[in-house]
Amino acid sequence: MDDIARERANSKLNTVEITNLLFGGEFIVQRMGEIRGMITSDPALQMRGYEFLDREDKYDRSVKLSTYLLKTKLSELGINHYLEKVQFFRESLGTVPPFDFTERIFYNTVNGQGTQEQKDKWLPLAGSGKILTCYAQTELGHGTFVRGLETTATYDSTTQEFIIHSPTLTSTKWWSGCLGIAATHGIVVARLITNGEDKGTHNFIVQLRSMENHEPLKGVIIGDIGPKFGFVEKDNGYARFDHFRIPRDNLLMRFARVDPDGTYTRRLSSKLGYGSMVQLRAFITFNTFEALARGTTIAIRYSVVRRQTQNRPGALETQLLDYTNQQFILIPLLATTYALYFVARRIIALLGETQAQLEQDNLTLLPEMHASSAGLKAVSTTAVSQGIEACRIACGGHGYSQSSGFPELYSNISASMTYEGDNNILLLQTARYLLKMVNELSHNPNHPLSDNVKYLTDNNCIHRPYSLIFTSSQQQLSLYRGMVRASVHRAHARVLDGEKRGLDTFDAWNQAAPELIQCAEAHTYYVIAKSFIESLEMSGVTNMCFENQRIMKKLSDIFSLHYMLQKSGVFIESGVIHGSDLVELREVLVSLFAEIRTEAVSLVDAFNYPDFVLRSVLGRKDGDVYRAMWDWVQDNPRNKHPDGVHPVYHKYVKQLLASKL
Ligand SMILES: CCCCC/C=C\C/C=C\C/C=C\C/C=C\C/C=C/C(=O)SCCNC(=O)CCNC(=O)[C@H](O)C(C)(C)COP(=O)(O)OP(=O)(O)OC[C@H]1O[C@@H](n2cnc3c(N)ncnc32)[C@H](O)[C@@H]1OP(=O)(O)O
Ligand SMILES: Cc1cc2nc3c(=O)[nH]c(=O)nc-3n(C[C@H](O)[C@H](O)[C@H](O)COP(=O)(O)OP(=O)(O)OC[C@H]3O[C@@H](n4cnc5c(N)ncnc54)[C@H](O)[C@@H]3O)c2cc1C
Repeated sequence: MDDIARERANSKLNTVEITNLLFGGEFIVQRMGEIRGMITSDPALQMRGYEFLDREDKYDRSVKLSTYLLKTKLSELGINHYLEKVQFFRESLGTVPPFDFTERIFYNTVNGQGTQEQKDKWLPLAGSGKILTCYAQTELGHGTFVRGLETTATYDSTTQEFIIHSPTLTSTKWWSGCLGIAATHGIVVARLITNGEDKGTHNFIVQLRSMENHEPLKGVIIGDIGPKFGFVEKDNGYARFDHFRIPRDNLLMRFARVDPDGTYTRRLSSKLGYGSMVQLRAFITFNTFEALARGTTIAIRYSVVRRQTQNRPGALETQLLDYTNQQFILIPLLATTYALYFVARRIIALLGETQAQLEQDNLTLLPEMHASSAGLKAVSTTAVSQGIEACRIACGGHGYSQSSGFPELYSNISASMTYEGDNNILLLQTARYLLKMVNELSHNPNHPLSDNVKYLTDNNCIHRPYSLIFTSSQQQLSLYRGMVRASVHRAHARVLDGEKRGLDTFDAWNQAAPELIQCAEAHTYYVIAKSFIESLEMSGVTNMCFENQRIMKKLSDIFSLHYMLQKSGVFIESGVIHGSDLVELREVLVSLFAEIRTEAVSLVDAFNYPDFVLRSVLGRKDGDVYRAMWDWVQDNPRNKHPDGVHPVYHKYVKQLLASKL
């Protein structure tokens, strides 16, 4: 039996049960499998040789296939459900679709910010691909500071139109995906000016290109911003507007409207205009689960196939995963993947509750939703970007080849630390919420608190437990509560200290940024650890077999304890553990890693990525990695010159070699 088969044979887990839990049940998993069958049986959708294409050829291929899917294939196969379409689209293209995410941002923005009339008009067009869309908020000069955007939308009551204009170079829209080449329409975020008054940024639907010949409309200048760190083929673009007119009812008017005479009214909060960012941040957390699931699948499968160094005479070389250093890297990442899955479910559920409240004009959950989604987006994208890079390094030299799948996976996910809000900025938003709670409590000790910040009034968690049991979930949560509570108070004290020293509000806040970011990160890790622990009690988990439940608990322990070890300084500074406890903490982790070691392959198998989706020679399900690497390099055009001689020889090298020294 080969190594990977033996790993599976030795596993006691019921992998199918875990897959069903992760993807919403047996029926959905079966349907996912059917869709995968449809993709693999279509010769037009094969990815072979893809990595050797250049940017233009990759873009051409992805647009060609997307058009084929949208116009022919999906309807032919009866794939109408949105999530099935998304799966088919992503898995068949094998790369970032040319029209998908950003189109969805347009769709969600109209859905969240538009009136019923506007939804009736625009959603069927955007949802069917009859118009191709983008979300153009960021400008050359401003991304983070949304209130500083410069594009103007000035209302002209004589024609009942808005005039969209880019008054400066820095007001040029920049970065929007799909804007560079494909989009016919976009959400353009611009300052609304009516009756001479600037009402701040609002969302407008702007047609960018002709529906007849796709030329940019007069008054719109559009282009592609060029190759990037990742998202190689994506047409992130720029746009400038020269007094470009759009109808009045292209302002999304659910929460803010302009009447024909120019009268402006706003309902509820100005922050509702930021709704699509909040929504996407929640979904990005789920996306990070998927990305790390891919990374750990590749690295863990490879780590049982790859043997390196004969450590005992006559014995086989050791499997990489038997090295404790390899376990210290990969097993916490495996635990993090599961942790992110559970917390993503929760934040998406909270999003649903917030949206349902909003239907009743109730904004109670909005501050918590904003703070939690911002923190989770920041923590999850940073953890996963760093985690995927760690997986790549754990695969040695072969991890660096495009054939491993890591370069594309890493370069794309690393962008998520920036898009939808730079991660430091988002953590500062979470910190702002936490400090606001501390201030509220100082005025009213009975101020209502959401479950996730109840630690602020919990006096039981502030000391080290007399008898410390690291594997007790309740103790883990108590240690986290004490640590986060102390971190939040430290950040608060630092801001107050600045104010006492005569600093103005900005300087007092700015000099406290390291503490603020630290407390927001700590709070978010607490939220993730808590959600993992609480999820162990939910029916999806408690219905699983004993062994699956046992291993889920171990993964939850690893997630909580590994962060505790990494940030032990903060836990010690907060007084909830002592430096002398770290020896035991490390020992507990090492023994947990040993337990997970034997189940690691099954735990990644449960993510259910077939080879054609994973696109990694190292992560192959059958473990036949060296054969796959050999086959992959045979597709390299550089190796296809019949005489084995590359044309550069005849162009340059021949002369060099012929020249006398
Ligand atoms: C079902 C379909 C799903 C489809 C999607 C599926 C999967 C998605 C997965 C992956 C996506 C993959 C690829 C996508 C690729 C790229 C897309 C990228 C798009 C973009 O990047 S769009 C541009 C995004 N830009 C930003 O995020 C900008 C960041 N800046 C900001 O958010 C804000 O300006 C700021 C930094 C938060 C500051 O705002 P400001 O107005 O200055 O506010 P403050 O003064 O700091 O605070 C005032 C007050 O307001 C509260 N606040 C702030 N923001 C919000 C908010 N969003 N919601 C609610 N409340 C908010 C803040 O808390 C303060 O409250 P106080 O009570 O304290 O006063
Ligand atoms: C792949 C990709 C796709 C994108 N897609 C889109 C899209 O479809 N539509 C769209 O509109 N935008 C898009 N963007 C833009 C993205 O949303 C912005 O780049 C992002 O919001 C960060 O803004 P910025 O670039 O202005 O960074 P900056 O704000 O210039 O940040 C630079 C650095 O300064 C720090 N900083 C900035 N302000 C502060 C502050 N107030 N306090 C403390 N530190 C600060 C940040 O932490 C960061 O480290 C995309 C970006 C990428 C990379």
